[in-house]
Amino acid sequence: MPSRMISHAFKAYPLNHPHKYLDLNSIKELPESHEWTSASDEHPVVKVPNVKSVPIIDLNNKNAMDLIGHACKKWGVFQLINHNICKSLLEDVELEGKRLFSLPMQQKLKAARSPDGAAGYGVARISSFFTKLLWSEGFTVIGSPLEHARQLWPYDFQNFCDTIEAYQNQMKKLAEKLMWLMLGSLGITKEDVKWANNKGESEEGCAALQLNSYPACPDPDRAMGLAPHTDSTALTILHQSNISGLQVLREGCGWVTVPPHPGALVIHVGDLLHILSNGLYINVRHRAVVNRTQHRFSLAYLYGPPADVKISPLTKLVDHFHPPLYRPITWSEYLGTKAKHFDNALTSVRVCAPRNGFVDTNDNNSVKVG
Ligand SMILES: O=C(O)CCC(=O)C(=O)O
Ligand SMILES: [Fe+2]
Repeated sequence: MPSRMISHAFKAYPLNHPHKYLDLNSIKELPESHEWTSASDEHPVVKVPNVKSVPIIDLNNKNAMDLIGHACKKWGVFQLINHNICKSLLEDVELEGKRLFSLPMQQKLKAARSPDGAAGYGVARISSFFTKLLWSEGFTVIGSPLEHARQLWPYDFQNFCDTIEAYQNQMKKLAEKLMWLMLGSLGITKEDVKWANNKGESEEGCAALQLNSYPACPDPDRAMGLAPHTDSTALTILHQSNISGLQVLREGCGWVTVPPHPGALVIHVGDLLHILSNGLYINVRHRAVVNRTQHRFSLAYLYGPPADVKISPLTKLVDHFHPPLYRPITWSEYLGTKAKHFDNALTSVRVCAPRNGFVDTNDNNSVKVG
């Protein structure tokens, strides 16, 4: 099964910090280890209506494809309504996630992610790039959740597994639909994408499910739930339930909060769609902030192409005036690159400086590499 291959992507980049498993739910004062200074981020938080809000797109709208394409170019993110994911499934998966994070720490650690693994309970992988710790905990599912669920609930794992699997199935269909709408808006059809036409299992996209928990925080203004990053996916489908915390970076403005909209899912353009679109789509930079009174939960479906096929800027989007900005790379290789270079991962696969309006908005070191 192809998704196993993304679980191997971190083998060469083990992450070892068992001392970081603090039980955030029981801490009454922000420890120095979790104190982030505001100076560590140069962008202000801007308020809607001072800046336009993230677009909300109705999947039933007959112009949905164009609206999606426009949002991907301008924002790299949009909220999706009428997506057809049933409300009770969204509620159930949230309940199961909360049930997991409310287990005692000793129990959660039974399903701890191994240092060189990708699945299981642990701190966000990106935390290794920061000196301060994040106010969050996570649980990653790749393929079947059964093995870890058995460790968490030896006699009561079935409900969790059934709910997660039902959610994965629904998300996969939605992610595929969205990817073709996003690419369709650039004039790309399945015929233009070699791996989408391969028969056999490698035509299947890969995915992981990331459950995030952000306990209420005694000093939220000085803490960080999830540090700024772009997703190493083609696209991400985020279910952020009804508690605010997600912020996206709008170039030239600052951090814009994505307010929870009833029933909406948040769609991020990830690094791989940025590569496929030859820089036309913004891989949105985002972060999660925390709050004083409420425990926030979010669930990210991380979707990408088959892990072992090389992806590169699509031929139809490349010509003499728009040379390919990135060299071919597989998702698996890209995850390794991200684990090593984090924010400079895209620069490290860039072969050509952007020109004629093709911009990598996340790149602070626009060095010509090729
Ligand atoms: O919790 C959120 O709102 C953001 C989560 C996220 O960015 C991620 O899991 O990659
Ligand atoms: Fe993310």
